[in-house]
Amino acid sequence: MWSTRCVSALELANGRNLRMPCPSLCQEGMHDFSVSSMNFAARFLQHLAVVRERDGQSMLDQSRTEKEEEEEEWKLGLRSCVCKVLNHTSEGSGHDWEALSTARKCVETHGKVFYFMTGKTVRICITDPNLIKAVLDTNADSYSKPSFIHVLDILRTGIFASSGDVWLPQRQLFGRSFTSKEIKTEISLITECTRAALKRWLPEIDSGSGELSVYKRVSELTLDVIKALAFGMDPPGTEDRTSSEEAESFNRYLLNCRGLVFGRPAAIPGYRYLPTQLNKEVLKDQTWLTGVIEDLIIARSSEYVASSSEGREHKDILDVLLTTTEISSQQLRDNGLTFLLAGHHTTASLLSWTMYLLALHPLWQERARAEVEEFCSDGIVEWSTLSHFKTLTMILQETLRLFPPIPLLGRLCVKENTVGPYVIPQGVEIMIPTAVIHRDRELWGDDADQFQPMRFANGLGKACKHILGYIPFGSGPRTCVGQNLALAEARTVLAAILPALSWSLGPGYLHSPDVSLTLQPKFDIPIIMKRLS
Ligand code: HEM
Repeated sequence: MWSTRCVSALELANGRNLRMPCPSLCQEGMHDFSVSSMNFAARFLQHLAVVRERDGQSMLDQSRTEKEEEEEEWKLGLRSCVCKVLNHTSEGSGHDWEALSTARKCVETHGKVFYFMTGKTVRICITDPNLIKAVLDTNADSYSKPSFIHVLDILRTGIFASSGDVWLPQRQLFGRSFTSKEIKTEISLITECTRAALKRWLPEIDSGSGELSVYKRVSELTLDVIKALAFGMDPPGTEDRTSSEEAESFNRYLLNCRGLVFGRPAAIPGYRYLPTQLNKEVLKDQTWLTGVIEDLIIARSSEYVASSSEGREHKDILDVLLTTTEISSQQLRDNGLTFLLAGHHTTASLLSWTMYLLALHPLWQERARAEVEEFCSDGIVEWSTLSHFKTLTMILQETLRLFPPIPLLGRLCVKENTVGPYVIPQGVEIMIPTAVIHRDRELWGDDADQFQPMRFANGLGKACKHILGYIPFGSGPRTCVGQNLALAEARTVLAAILPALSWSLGPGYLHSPDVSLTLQPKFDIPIIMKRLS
């Protein structure tokens, strides 16, 4: 069993040595772990092995002592920062959830910088905004994406999961997509997809209790939107098939991959290559989703043969992918899946949690509806209308704070560098728990856990004490390329829904935010909808 106790006093002394209390069973106090010659993690593990052998404990077969039991508890606690979910009702929870509470407890107990281990990987958790700036921004060249992202095989060489020289040309290629000019032309497509979705939802709303599983329905909608915007597909009509199969497959795939990274299989070397049920399911979804993107690519390629792409008025992501010579065919496919996934899963999370919060806060729901009706009385949302939606924008910003769709950012240190007082050795992973930082009372005040959209009334700068205390879209060179689209889409979708429906939380709701790549409601969000028009 590997030791995984958190240690608060992470001291990196004299530039080259990592000095800290030994988290193993040895009671010898502080140790120096030289990082000059060897990978830090390997060195660290070597030390653990020596200590255990000396104490007569084989690394493979140990009878667990009370202390080890305690350490195992910690391990579970730390895993839960990432993936464990205990269900409890929303009553009295103040929007908090178990995994978040555990992560916050770690920070309270061990400080804003502490380390832990998952299997052989040493991970340093950082919640100090000044240090976050160094990792994500100032020293960005010294970091790549973390090892766990590579379990998402379908994204492997694409812009989200790649690093360094593979990533840079892709960033230059896609950095020009989703500018205001481009999004302007896309608002009507988003409205069209939302209206079709509303029509599909109505029979469900009209029957029985009027309950709708919001996360499921919104995920289908955001997939329809990204397929229309980035891949040129027609918005689905009322009777058409929806994107539910793709949405379910993506969801299952991400949850299964999470199991491979943070679940028990993570501790078994070579687990990925065993013919287990989990691996088979991952492979099945991977193959099926790859088929989806390949069909889209083939359909567009045949359009190119029929007519030149030059004549196309608006170049979408698929055009960019197919007309560039700078990327390989695997990158073409991986980026197709990256945009399909990143373009819908995150926005579905944002919209679902926004609808949840508006269900809990009917006065804010009313204010948002009144604003939409004031600036959009004819029901037509345009790019110019969006800037009038001040209340809606504050509500979305507050939702992104309380329920950041990507609640954990990770980096792998590829070059030793200095972050504040610490020297970070190569090979160590950095974890930045956005959800914890967004609720830090030192940064946000005593009401950090409360839904208070007014905190954003005077802009982001005034809402938080540190600009890096609010990072729903990340920061630095790897910041989200789709953030303008995401915010425009969320406002447009809500502007179409608010005048048509009012809603409250269904009685069966279980508060269960669950982290895969994104933060999603494990048991969906049952919402009771009432028609307004
Ligand atoms: C509410 C919605 C969204 C949120 C909260 C969000 C959040 C993020 C975050 C935090 C990152 C940085 C990850 C890191 O630093 O490790 C990121 C990157 C990225 N996002 Fe988003 N995102 C959203 C919507 C979108 C949309 C709509 C698209 C595309 C249509 C998109 C495409 C991407 C891509 C391609 C990257 C990788 C950029 C790079 O590494 O250079 N995202 N997103």
